[in-house]
Amino acid sequence: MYKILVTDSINVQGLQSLYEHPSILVDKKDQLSSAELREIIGNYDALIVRSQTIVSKELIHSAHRLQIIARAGVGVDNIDVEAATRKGIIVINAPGANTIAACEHTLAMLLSLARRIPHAYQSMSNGEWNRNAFKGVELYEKTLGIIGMGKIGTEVAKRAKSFQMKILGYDPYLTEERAKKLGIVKASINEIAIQSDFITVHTPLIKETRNLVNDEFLQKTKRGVRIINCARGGIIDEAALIRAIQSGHVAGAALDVFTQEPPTNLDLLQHPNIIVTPHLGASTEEAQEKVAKEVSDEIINIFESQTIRHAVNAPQMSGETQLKMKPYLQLGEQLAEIAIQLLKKAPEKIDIAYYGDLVEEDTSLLTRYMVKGILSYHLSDSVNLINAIHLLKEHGLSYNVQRNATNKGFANYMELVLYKGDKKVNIGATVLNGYGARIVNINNYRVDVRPEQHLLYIKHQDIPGMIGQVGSILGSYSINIGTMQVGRAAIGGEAIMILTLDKKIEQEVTHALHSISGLEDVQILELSYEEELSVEKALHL
Ligand SMILES: NC(=O)c1ccc[n+]([C@@H]2O[C@H](COP(=O)([O-])OP(=O)(O)OC[C@H]3O[C@@H](n4cnc5c(N)ncnc54)[C@H](O)[C@@H]3O)[C@@H](O)[C@H]2O)c1
Ligand SMILES: O=C(O)CC[C@@H](O)C(=O)O
Repeated sequence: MYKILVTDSINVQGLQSLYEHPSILVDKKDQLSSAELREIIGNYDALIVRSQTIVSKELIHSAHRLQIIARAGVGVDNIDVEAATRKGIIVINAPGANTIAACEHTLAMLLSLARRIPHAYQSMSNGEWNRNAFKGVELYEKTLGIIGMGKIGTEVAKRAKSFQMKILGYDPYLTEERAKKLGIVKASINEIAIQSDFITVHTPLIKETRNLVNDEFLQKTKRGVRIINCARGGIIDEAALIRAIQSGHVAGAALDVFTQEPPTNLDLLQHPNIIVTPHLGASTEEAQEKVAKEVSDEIINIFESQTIRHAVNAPQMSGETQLKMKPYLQLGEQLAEIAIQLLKKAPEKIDIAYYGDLVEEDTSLLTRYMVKGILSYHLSDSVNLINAIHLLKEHGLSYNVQRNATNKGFANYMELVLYKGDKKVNIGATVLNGYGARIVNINNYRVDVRPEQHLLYIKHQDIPGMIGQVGSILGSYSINIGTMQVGRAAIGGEAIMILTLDKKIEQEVTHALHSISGLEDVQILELSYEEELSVEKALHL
């Protein structure tokens, strides 16, 4: 039975698929203090939060069986994603499910700011009838600057165009072509500051966007500009904004989000030219049901080992790419397992190279498989596909990936080279059309080995009788040989033997093999092996 803890106010309708699932138990607990949450989190396999619960490093530390942290919404800034990644916990969100809600809220703020609707309402509810005090401005033929042309920024642009506004968009990923298609002007952040009558921000809160709208930016803006933030508190420097409004340079601001929530800064909350809402961007019935449903379905998918669609800390791949990459993934991990078992020590340097058809593909997940294969030799179960890259960095290691369109004699080819001091291990593999995965190169010896769970690697002198002696010793221990491959550099020189065996062999067998004259090295190679690897499971723990 999987146990899921739901904190914050999450739409119950949207959680229905979890409630109805026979193997899932849902506990809904609102208003838990962080100490209470820390005390119980160890009992749960998944946690669903909105933006109120702070999923801190300390909480994650106590989350001994947690596999998934789900954010019923977009921004994950209330979750310590790095700590989760390090622990191998999948962090998922629901991107897109509240885009329309946040976009419509931005337009409501835009219109409210232009026509001073909240002020007029407040005045009338105080019993006044003051038709002169609330003269507004029109949107028609005004310039709207949008910083962040992602999902919400794009929807805002489409709707603002219907007011016949001129739209300037700034986003590092906005191309001329997309801007043209949307009927907007691709602009720099400076051009947005200088030319806009209204400015709205729709970026995530990250290092680059913290205080993006600051004193320096505001000084460049037109006198009378109006500013909206329905994205994240902290993108606008609140103190700089208050200064610019108090000086009369900025005519008004509409804020749904704040540096600290709930905000306490009265200069901000009570200024007549600032309108505020309590982080309501996503608060529509439709969006709340959609975000809850989206993360619920995703959790079920993950528990049932199906595709992860929205993991914040795992590579995203289309279904088509997943299907194409499926045959390579287990091979990548096995390649790494062979390499690290032959190296025996933690590598100092890791080189990965992809050749032929693989150059065309998204190999990020395959690389993760290799890194996991390398690390699991020393870190065993504590490494998974979520934390593999993170753990590698934590151990002060990195990897180089080269992509080479030449085919190395195979339509697709992957190579892993591990270095430690003056020792180097080099393994190459391919997926043969119709025949499946093959290890085809071990330390520059050409071989043709179908990777199976139990392998034996032998380095020896190329002398007569070697194969027979190895076979009879294994036979004396009742070990059946599945396949045997021999590769040699030159007749009578050094050679290697790779055997696939039907069962795990014990160290005493290798001691017996060492008695053969001319045998230089014996190494048991244990590989992870699944009859039918599921890519979906790939991203699972
Ligand atoms: N108020 C709410 O309740 C509410 C609801 C939903 C989303 N949000 C917030 O709205 C924001 C946008 O959400 P989204 O779904 O559109 O995200 P998104 O990921 O689709 O778009 C964000 C865009 O910001 C761009 N960007 C990143 N750094 C930038 C920079 N330095 N300058 C300019 N652009 C930059 C990215 O390239 C991306 O296109 C997020 O912060 C999200 O958390 C708030
Ligand atoms: O849960 C909420 O209402 C906040 C939603 C919003 O800020 C988000 O990032 O999705």
